[in-house]
Amino acid sequence: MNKNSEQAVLRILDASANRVGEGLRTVEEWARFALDGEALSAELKAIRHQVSTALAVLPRTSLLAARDTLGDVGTKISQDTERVRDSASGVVAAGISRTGQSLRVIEEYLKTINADAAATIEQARYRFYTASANLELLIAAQDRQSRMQDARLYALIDAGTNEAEFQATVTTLCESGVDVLQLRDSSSDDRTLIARARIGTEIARKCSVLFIMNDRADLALAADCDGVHVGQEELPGPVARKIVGHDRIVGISTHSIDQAIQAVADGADYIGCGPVFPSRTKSFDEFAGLEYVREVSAQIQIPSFAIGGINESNLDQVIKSGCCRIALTAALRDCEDVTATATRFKKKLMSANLK
Ligand SMILES: Cc1ncc(COP(=O)(O)OP(=O)(O)O)c(N)n1
Ligand SMILES: Cc1nc(C(=O)O)sc1CCOP(=O)(O)O
Ligand SMILES: [Mg+2]
Repeated sequence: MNKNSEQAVLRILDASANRVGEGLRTVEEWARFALDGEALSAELKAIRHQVSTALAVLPRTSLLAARDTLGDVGTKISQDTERVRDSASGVVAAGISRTGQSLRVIEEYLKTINADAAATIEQARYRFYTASANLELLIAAQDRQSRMQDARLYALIDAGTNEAEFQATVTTLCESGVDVLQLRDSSSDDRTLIARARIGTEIARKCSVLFIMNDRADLALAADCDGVHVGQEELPGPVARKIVGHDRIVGISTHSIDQAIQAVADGADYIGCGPVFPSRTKSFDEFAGLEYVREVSAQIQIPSFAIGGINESNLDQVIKSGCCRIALTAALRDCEDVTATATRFKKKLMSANLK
């Protein structure tokens, strides 16, 4: 290699080493301070040290001598996308991307100087891919949990008569302030259910609405839904959890305070509490009623959704019983104007001074 090329390689390595350090730190700080991810931040720190050790084969003085920040034409090139980050997870995503790219750049140019050091960087790069994937999964899991915590309005929908109708239903509900959607349909075949679950999840995700699959943990996982809802006669909570994992949500139906306490012990992320009133969607012989809603509001800490025959005329009674989260089918399915109705429900639930 001639002198000019050698200088250029050192300049690239110097700039990329700085970028990797900055990128790894950006990602590591989020793992440490936002996620309290002890193992993950330790792994990111270890990767940072592995990279520094590999780069120690380059004399620091020659890297510094090659540095010419003022003469770097790249410092004046800044994309609009680099100037604005719409969220902290956008910062992390940018840090992940910058780190991966810079590790690859170092690996390639280092091959011209020291093949062993380049091989160490390659190992660090693969290690980083695994760590950053785990980090992104942890971020997604925490985001689901916090959205479930903030959720007020939960709508149960069926698969519709065709895909276009289902898409339109999901889109309207997502745009009307519904926080969680559940695909609940016992008459459709598995192929229809999985196709609808995939479409529903995709639309809901774009609107930051959670999409839950009723009864079927296998389909929830296969369709990448946010979670699954199981009843007292279906998969036990821990089994549903085993299938969908800790990154997704598990909801459990409860009809008594003992069942609610058990659901919490079984690791439910939220519970359904009902039936509160007679329902047009499902028939019941017994009703847990408002008394049960009161018990849950007083004793259960995880998000609890009152369900069963709730409509605009009886919503106040639910709120007065201490509950600001409801799950509905008929009140949104059979109304004249879904957007107006959902908006009214949501407004009332949000203005209830309850947690
Ligand atoms: C939010 C929510 N709560 C309760 C139920 C009812 O579940 P389950 O008792 O399993 O009855 P089916 O829905 O399976 O008929 C629910 N689906 N969602
Ligand atoms: C599916 C379901 N489960 C209930 C329970 O109490 O566990 S009540 C119910 C029906 C919910 O629909 P609607 O709002 O039309 O009554
Ligand atoms: Mg069920």
